[in-house]
Amino acid sequence: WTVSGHEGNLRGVQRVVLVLSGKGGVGKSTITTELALALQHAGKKVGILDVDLCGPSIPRMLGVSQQEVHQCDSGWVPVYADPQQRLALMSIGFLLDDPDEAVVWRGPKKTALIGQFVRDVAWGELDVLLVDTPPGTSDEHLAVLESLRKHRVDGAVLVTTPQAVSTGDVRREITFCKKTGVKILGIVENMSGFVCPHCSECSSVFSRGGGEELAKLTGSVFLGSVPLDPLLSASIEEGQDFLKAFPDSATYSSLRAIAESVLNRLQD
Ligand SMILES: Nc1ncnc2c1ncn2[C@@H]1O[C@H](COP(=O)(O)OP(=O)(O)OP(=O)(O)O)[C@@H](O)[C@H]1O
Ligand code: SF4
Repeated sequence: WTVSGHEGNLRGVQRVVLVLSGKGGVGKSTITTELALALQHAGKKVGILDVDLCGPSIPRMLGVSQQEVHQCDSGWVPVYADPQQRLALMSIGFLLDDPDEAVVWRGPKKTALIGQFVRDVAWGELDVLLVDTPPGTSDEHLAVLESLRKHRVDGAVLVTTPQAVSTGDVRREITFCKKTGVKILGIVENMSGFVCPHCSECSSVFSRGGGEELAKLTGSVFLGSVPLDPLLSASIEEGQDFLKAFPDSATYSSLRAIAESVLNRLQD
């Protein structure tokens, strides 16, 4: 694309938070989406920058995948997921003609594109900008960091599942943050137990508590756990706001508590 945004596009953004995961499929994009909604429900103005080149799923999760992005003098105008314009989204998925296109790009092309993309969005005023990164720690992460650093990166939220904790993927993520000087806001354990769709009871399918243990071991903060909840996956599939639809669920309470902890950590 041809837009060249202004370096000042992030000036009105109070806090920038990266969402990282050691490997794919642990629910990083789901947690990013729900965290953004929970922050919005808590009265914050939130943005999501979806730089997951090979699987930009957030437009679908927020039910806005059919929307088109427009340009203004200072860059791309984000898409708003709500009529009050308190949840803004910019996804690399909006700019790719073919979603499979990016898979075959070489590293330097991806890096250049991400750098430009990060600078090119006219966010306006935001309390928090969440950046959904690809899984792992790649050149793309360094490109994101480099482009954001001119502004500031306030921290990272690490998403893991109980099984992934034992594979060492999260530890690599922790090392990445330490090496690049990004503050770890904390660890979220996703798919921690299964909520029965019939009786709402939460049972442990895999071992639980690994995220908390890992947080202790690495001196990180444990932000909370989110169960595997069929109502959450259905909401995500349909692009519905889970928090609005199920305010009495245990998953709702977990997500709101995690958002609260993230806000507290951002004030530390
Ligand atoms: N807590 C949860 N309860 C129910 N379903 C979930 C939960 N977390 C994630 N899922 C489902 O798991 C699938 C994978 O989630 P998601 O796309 O968020 O993973 P990801 O880590 O972002 O993957 P990738 O980085 O590879 O794109 C989705 O279908 C999502 O709906
Ligand atoms: S979790 Fe147990 S009690 Fe609940 S519906 Fe399933 S089998 Fe029945």
